[in-house]
Amino acid sequence: MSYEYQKLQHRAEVAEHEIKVIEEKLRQLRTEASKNIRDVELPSHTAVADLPEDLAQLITENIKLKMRSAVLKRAIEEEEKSGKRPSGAISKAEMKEPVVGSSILGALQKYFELAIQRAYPDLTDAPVVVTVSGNSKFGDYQCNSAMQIAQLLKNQGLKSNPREVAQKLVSEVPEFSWVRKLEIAGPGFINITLDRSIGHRALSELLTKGVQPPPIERKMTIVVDFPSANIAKDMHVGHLRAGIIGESISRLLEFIGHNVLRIDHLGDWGTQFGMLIAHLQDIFPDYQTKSPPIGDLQKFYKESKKRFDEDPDFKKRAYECVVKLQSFDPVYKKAWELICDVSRKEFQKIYARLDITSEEYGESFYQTRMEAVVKELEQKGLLEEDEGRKVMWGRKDRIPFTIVKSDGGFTYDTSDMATIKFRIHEQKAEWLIYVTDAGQATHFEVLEACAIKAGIMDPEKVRMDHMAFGVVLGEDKKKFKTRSGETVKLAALLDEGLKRAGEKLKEKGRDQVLTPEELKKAQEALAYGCIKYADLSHNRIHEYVFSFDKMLEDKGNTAVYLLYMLTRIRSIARLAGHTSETLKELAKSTPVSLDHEKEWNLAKVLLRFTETLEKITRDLGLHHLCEYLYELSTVFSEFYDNCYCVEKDSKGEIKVIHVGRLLLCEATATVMEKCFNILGIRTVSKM
Ligand SMILES: NC(=[NH2+])NCCC[C@H](N)C(=O)O
Repeated sequence: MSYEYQKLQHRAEVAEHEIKVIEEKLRQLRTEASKNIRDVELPSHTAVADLPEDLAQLITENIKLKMRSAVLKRAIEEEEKSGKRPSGAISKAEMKEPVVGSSILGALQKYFELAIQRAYPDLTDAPVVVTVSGNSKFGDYQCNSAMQIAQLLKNQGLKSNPREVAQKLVSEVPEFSWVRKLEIAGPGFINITLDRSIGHRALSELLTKGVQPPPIERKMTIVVDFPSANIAKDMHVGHLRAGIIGESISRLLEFIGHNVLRIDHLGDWGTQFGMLIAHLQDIFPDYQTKSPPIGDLQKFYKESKKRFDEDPDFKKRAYECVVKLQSFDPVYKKAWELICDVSRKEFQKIYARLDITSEEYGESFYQTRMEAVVKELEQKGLLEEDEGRKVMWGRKDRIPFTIVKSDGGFTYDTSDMATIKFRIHEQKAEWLIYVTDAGQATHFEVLEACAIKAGIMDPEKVRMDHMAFGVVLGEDKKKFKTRSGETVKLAALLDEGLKRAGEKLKEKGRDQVLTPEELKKAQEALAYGCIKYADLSHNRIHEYVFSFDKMLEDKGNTAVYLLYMLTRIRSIARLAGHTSETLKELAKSTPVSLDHEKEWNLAKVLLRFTETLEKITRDLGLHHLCEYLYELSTVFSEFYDNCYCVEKDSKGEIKVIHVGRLLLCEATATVMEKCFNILGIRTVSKM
């Protein structure tokens, strides 16, 4: 389907998700409010008008989106029929197996879509429901469309039953060699059993060529905005989350072949710099020649804020400093740079420890562009006077953007308007991703609406996502703070992680087997890996509890467990005298072993890697990758418990090496490594 269609579908999915979240919240609120009074479950016939405004709007929006996507789908089909566009229907020659890297699920969906089109050409909105089978008794995949199609036919007054529909679909699915059989079961499920040869081919390619990304329609320029901390203010755990999430989504999009611009929208501009510069001039008068020893910028900030609030003369001077700075007076610019450098160095240290990279395009970068965009909005008649401010309404149901303050200054809103214009028109971005806490959701909704209204952004050509995340809580379920109630210093937090990871490795006796250098590597991988994994493995929109105890557990879905698993898998080949290189060579001539049920189960999960990536590009949920990684290691364990890779005699001497199985181990390790790499987590060969 076309890009537009996918986009609409994506937005409908997001809206649907939001509806669910709001409904859940509503339910919670209601149960709290009506404890023991009565059941206030929303009756199914509730009219949209009876619902709270937010929810009603989302539902309406979603209905509209779905309608638009249906219209679009029909239009595309219409065009195809009239021959104006190459037919979306796949020709026999195209019925080849999905290339390595492309998803099996995607291919099956395509084929069943075609079968439905052929069997029921008049049904335009028939759902194509193909899923992975939960139980291998029911094949490898399943198509469950028949039930819904039968219902649709019934609605149209046509007689039919699901089994009949299933029969018809099966007869219309073109034959393809990599599906061994299609079986109808129960009320009308179609169980799909793959031919294992697809596993042989795909895995041997994986072993010889490495993990391949899913094919993309076209390479896009994508801006990912993160971690975007603020000068002279504490970098808090929210920025840590932004950094972790932004880094990971950037890696994923780079891997699948897009041109990703990682951008740090550093908060380095604004009126607060006036007071900081004025204070600097007083405290370190010779700052122009000697580097001022501002040790603690927080303290410095507080001091200058106090003076700003209490001393009118100082306040006046601070304002003058802002004016000078914004007109790029070199003396003031130098002072500003010195101040920025103090924060920047601190931030950089944290990013370096966590392998987070993004290029600085601070708010200051947009000063002249802000002036220009204000003029543009003014000329287009989009600014409204409001008590001396100039505001712009993006959406009637949200607060407006403040584009010019009453003192003539610009705001966060102004800077984002200039920024979005720069990104779309100069950087040629087709997809904008903003990684910040969910508290800024309104800001980005209004930004999108304003950009569309101003003709800066065409929503048909540019996709915009606010990749929002929930707050970090302490183990007491309250906002994450130190015992004395202050913001947690990130450097101290990372140090604590290192210490705890070190203890964990000692507890496991690793200090006895690893060299000091190996131990240090393992400690860092573990410490930073567990912090990242705990963050990424939760649905980002939810709040999550920061707990070193939990993240360092060696069972369950944790980085510790998974990193150990990877080193264990690697050690299997090592003990058999093999390396990645020798196995790669062997993969050219030896097939992966897939006869045992557990071998095949493992292979199927390996083949689903691409599906997972595709899913993430739709909803930006990196937790899918963590779930996948965990599932992979679970099926690996089952395989390993049931299938010998290396057999030894009673003296412990190697008797048989099952190379086909070692290849499966190698494929698993390769895919796991790729997952870790995308998650931004370092792996180690020994741990
Ligand atoms: N283009 C943007 N608004 N990016 C996000 C900036 C985040 C902001 N500096 C903050 O700390 O909350």
